[in-house]
Amino acid sequence: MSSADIPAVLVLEDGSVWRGQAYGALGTTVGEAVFNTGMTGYQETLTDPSYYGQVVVMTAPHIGNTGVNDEDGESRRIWVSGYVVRDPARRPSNWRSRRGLGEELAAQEVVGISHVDTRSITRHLRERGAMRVGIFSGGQALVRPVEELVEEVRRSPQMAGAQLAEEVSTGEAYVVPAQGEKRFTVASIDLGIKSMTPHRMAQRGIESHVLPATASIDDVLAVSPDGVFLSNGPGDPATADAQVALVREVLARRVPLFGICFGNQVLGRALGFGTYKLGYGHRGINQPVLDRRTGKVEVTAHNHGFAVDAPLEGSVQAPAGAEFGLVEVSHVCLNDQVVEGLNCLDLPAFSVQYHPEAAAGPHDAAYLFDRFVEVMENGK
Ligand SMILES: NC(=O)CC[C@H](N)C(=O)O
Repeated sequence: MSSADIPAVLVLEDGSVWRGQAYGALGTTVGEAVFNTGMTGYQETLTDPSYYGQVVVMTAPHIGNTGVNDEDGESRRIWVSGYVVRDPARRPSNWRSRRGLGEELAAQEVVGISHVDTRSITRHLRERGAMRVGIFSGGQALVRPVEELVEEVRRSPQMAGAQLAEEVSTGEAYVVPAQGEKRFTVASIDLGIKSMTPHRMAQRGIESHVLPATASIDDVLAVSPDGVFLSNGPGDPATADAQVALVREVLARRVPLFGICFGNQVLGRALGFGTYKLGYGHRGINQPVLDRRTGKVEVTAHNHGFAVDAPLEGSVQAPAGAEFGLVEVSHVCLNDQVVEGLNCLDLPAFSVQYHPEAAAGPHDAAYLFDRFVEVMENGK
């Protein structure tokens, strides 16, 4: 059955309402409403585990044009809690397309809504901040009073304080082999890892041992790593106490460490900085970031709602203690001066808040994987 022409309603926790058509699965879903401004890359977005617990509003009006293929998934399933689009493709067209996006959402039981003005929802969230949302489709969109739907949204969990990395992480360790000659072994902590990341490492001769989010320092040392990688992931970094403790153990042993996104926040916390929730976050594939060490501007892919609270100017003593040495903010977002990278001056550790793996997104930041290789080479 096609969900077109079946009514659906989107309700924000502040009581605002958008009426549209059901898209994907029919039913009810709640989550944190966030907007993504990318015009492409919807398949990578949907399958990025960092979006777990979030209802993603695609700002750009035409979504689904190139269908869904068998290559671009960043994990084995869709993780978003709900999906909001304006004008879904009626007929996908691409040589790799295997099925339509609406069909895929329905098959994976993801409730969505279409034919709502996603640019006006984006402006609303930009002005008022990310907030909880519900999508209600089918007959209930017509008969249930809006006040009741708003109440249901207000009873749903908040993103602040949500501990989600363990829920999306692999249960079992697995290995992604190096392509060509193996040069390094890396323990990759899966906090919600995207498959492109071990792939980018594999291209550089790195064999990745992907370990569950609950890995202990003994699990990490058991693979005799040349380096440790901390992945992206969903939820509030303030809840990641176990991973913060693990990172301190890694730093104490001076094992080279590289973190992305949630990994940047975990490294920041391990060094003693706080994290905080941004008003509406950064999600898209064209965010300008300044590399303060080189003065170069990169256009980068982002997906974060939290950030590290560290001083922008100069290098500072890590608040966690003298043993962590000096730290500098290496990268800054030019739109809002949010911290986008950390660099330890006395330890072989660095991280970025954005996505050098570029899935989807521009490849400007690929040099960070080369920097990880260099740091491991120096450590050998
Ligand atoms: N992509 C990520 O790793 C996101 C990290 C964290 N959940 C945030 O929203 O900031």
